[in-house]
Amino acid sequence: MSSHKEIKKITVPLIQSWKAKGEKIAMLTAYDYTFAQIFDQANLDVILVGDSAANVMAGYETTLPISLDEMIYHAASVKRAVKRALVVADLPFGSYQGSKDAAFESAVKMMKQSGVEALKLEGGIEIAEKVKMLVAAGIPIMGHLGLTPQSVNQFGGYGLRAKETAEADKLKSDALTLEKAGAFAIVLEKVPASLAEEVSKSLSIPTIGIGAGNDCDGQVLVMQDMLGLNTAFLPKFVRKYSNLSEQVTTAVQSYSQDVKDGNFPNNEESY
Ligand SMILES: Nc1nc(=O)c2c([nH]1)NC[C@@H]1CN(c3ccc(C(=O)N[C@@H](CCC(=O)O)C(=O)O)cc3)CN21
Ligand SMILES: CC(C)C(=O)C(=O)O
Ligand SMILES: [Mg+2]
Repeated sequence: MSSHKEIKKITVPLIQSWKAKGEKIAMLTAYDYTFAQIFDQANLDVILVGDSAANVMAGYETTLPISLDEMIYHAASVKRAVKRALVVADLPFGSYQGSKDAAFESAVKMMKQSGVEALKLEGGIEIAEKVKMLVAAGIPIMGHLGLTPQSVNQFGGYGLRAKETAEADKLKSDALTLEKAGAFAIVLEKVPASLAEEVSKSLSIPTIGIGAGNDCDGQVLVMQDMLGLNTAFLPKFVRKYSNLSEQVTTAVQSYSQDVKDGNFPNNEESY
């Protein structure tokens, strides 16, 4: 018996078992070793290496430009830090929408080179056969419906999705199709709370909401948004749990001032 504290690894079947018990799934994004280690030690359930890295790490306007290799770099960095949380990575735009073979190659490359435990793909019926194939290959797949940012050019913006009956009906059928294809969970992004509640009740797999109300089986936010690191992005679904941009500003200003005043380093900080 080890004298070290046992770590209960969060697995795909474990988080799936929580739905029946009403235990919610807490998910945040992370993109690097340092933050992933802190989140893991804070007992967060699931870390998503999101393609929002394109926005918050690389400064692109949309998620479209980030490459599979760039996503693998972020995912591998996160995975090296994590002992407990389930680590899921987004497959980026263009790496799976083409042929089944392309989707397989991208998914296997991400799994082999990053070590993450599951992948997230955007879309419904359009990708159902690929989801089936990847699940058959042993790769747990998380779905993503509603506001799917890789389709922003088709949507014409980041507005609320599925407010009309036709799109709501398609989303409900997409959710059931993904469940049938073997997806282990589905992210619902920026859709009416009543629709997310109905979908959540219709599925046996958990839903994870972002801007999708309080009746999903879990919630996800982008870390920069909830930590108050991102001053530009404040849609109403974000709750700010910290003000890190202000704290970082104060720290950097104090450091600069100390250097300019000759107050850093002092004798104890010197050899
Ligand atoms: N920092 C960050 N947070 C996110 O939640 C996020 C990303 N980046 N990048 C990838 C996607 C894009 N997402 C988005 C983007 C915009 C809105 C949004 O509500 N934008 C406007 C309203 C746009 C409109 O109504 O047309 C807003 O109110 O800020 C929501 C989710 C969610 N994801
Ligand atoms: C917002 C979440 C769900 C995401 O897909 C991302 O961060 O890329
Ligand atoms: Mg994403």
